[in-house]
Amino acid sequence: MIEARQLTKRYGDKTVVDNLSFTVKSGEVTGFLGPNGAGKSTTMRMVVGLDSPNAGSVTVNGRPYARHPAPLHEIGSLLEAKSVHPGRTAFNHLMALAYTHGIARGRVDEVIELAGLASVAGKRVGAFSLGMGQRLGIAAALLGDPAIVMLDEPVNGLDPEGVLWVRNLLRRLADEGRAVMLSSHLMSETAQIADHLVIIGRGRLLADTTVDDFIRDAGSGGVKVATADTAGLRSLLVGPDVTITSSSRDELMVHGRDAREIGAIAAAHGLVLHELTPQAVSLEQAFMDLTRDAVEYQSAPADTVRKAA
Ligand SMILES: Nc1ncnc2c1ncn2[C@@H]1O[C@H](COP(=O)(O)OP(=O)(O)OP(=O)(O)O)[C@@H](O)[C@H]1O
Repeated sequence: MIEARQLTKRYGDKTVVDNLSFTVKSGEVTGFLGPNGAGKSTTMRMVVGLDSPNAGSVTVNGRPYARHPAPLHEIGSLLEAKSVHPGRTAFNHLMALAYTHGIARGRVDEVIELAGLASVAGKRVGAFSLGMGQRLGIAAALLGDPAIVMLDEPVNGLDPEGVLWVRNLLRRLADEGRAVMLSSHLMSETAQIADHLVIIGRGRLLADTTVDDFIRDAGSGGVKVATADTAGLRSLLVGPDVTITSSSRDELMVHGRDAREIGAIAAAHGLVLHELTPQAVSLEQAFMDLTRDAVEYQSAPADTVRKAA
């Protein structure tokens, strides 16, 4: 378990992690989300003692990281996949780490196999692609068979097969009872892996919730209805909590009534519908809405007109 309490980190006069509290529980995958520059990496660095907080505290299995005599058995982390000696082979890199904790060679072979690196274990790490580097970082994180696994942007640079591999691996680690934390700035990707979400912006906690609750709270994306008589249908559907917008002559986007209700009203009045489609919720949109005011590096909108969905 990781427990952060009122964690605060300042660089100069800038507060990059601001009074942040959260818990990463055993048996769950916790997605740590935030836009670029939100403070995710800084927080993770404080978890493993690479940065020290100006205020607050963070513990790993009940103690600060530095107080664990053999920390690789407590928490395995992937923070910067490229921070590996480029002249070393993958095998030697893992062996060097293993020596520090008296971990047997057999375990090194195991994590090489687990990470799908068997065919390149004798190659120098400097020649590795970003994806292979990520796999090596994950292998290193698992070396000590830790109860907690913490990965900073683990799917970065991985191809779709690699993304699926990470997703399945993290699920399995959580199902084995480990606490898994992964950071990302992609909501939809994280929603496919995580159970629990900790969302930050400008170093502050914006949401601490479950994926299921986040999806439910994101609300319905509305219902798209096509009919030749949009004016007639519109007048039948209006109501106090109903919003109706129109993107074309024969289409309506309805919020506040579900597809079943709309179909029943249309049928009762003999109106022919050509389409009646509930719109999928855009998790990415809900995430951007939540973090909009906390985005560090705001880009000019590509499309200034936001769609009603
Ligand atoms: N050593 C440092 N000195 C000064 N400022 C820093 C330092 N490390 C990070 N920062 C600043 O702290 C803020 C948070 O950075 P951090 O890397 O933790 O964010 P992040 O959420 O991991 O972002 P990303 O998704 O882009 O990796 C940024 O504004 C960054 O410029």
